[in-house]
Amino acid sequence: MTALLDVSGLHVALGRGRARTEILHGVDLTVAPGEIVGLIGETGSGKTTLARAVLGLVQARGGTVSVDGREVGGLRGRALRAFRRSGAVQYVFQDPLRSLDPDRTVFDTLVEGLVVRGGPGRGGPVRGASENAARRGHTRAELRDAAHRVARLVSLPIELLDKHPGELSGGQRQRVAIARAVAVDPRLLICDEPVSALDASTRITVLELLTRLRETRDLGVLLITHDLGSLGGVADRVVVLYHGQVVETGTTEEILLAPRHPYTRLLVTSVPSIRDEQPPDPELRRALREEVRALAAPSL
Ligand SMILES: Nc1ncnc2c1ncn2[C@@H]1O[C@H](COP(=O)(O)OP(=O)(O)OP(=O)(O)O)[C@@H](O)[C@H]1O
Repeated sequence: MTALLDVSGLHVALGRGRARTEILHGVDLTVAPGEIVGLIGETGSGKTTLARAVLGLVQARGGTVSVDGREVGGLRGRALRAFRRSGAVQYVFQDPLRSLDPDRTVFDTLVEGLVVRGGPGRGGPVRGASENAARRGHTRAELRDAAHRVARLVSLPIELLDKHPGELSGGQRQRVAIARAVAVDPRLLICDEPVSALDASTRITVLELLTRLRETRDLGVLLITHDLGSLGGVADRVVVLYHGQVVETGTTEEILLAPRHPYTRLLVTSVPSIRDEQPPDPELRRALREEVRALAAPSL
């Protein structure tokens, strides 16, 4: 299957002058349409930097990033803005409270992508964000229909459309963030720790929502997490990033049941659902930690 996201030999360096450091050392990664790929790695391993490179927010020093067959790594200026405005790649943050505008209603948040992109509407009496939308060719009725459609898609009660983010629960806010992202009909969704701030049952419903969206919309999803356990039953494949390098990749089953790299093996010993009733063997964990510690950071 043709990759929707194709990252090949990606090198990214950040910082200025002598403090400039290479963060990603030749990363390869693909996501196919309708596929959920888990990207796992410890803090500082470069997961967010990779996501930012896909969005064109940081420049690559080498390698390529293409979305839907189009090279985006080299886009600049107007071409980059047009790519961002197209909404082909959407980003869902860990903390929806920080990514949602506290002064905007859920309704205005859900239609903001349509407002930015404009449309073929017929004009009509509108207010708030939708006034801008009318100027860009959407009627209020069109926006209301769009907001209702996308709210239904993420099982968000319609009564919540008039509320502000501060009046919602964490799970409801994350649904709003996902709904806002899918409202512009993206091809690829990058979710950066989307459930780490949520309780266990809300986590499951948000992860089920992602699974449903990829099935109904053929959406590709890159799911960034520290928590290997949350990928079981959700991700088709897992890519393990360690010190800016992909050290292991495989189906989720392969990674959970037969991890090869010491860092992946250490992660697997921390997943409660796949170990038996016994607590993890402390000797095994200590040995794996030593092995991981002994791995020098990759040479630059
Ligand atoms: N603007 C920047 N300038 C210099 N170094 C940076 C910059 N942004 C990030 N880094 C460094 O790049 C490395 C990777 O950061 P990144 O945020 O990609 O990691 P991460 O895997 O997403 O971590 P976490 O799981 O904690 O979010 C870190 O060592 C970080 O300090």
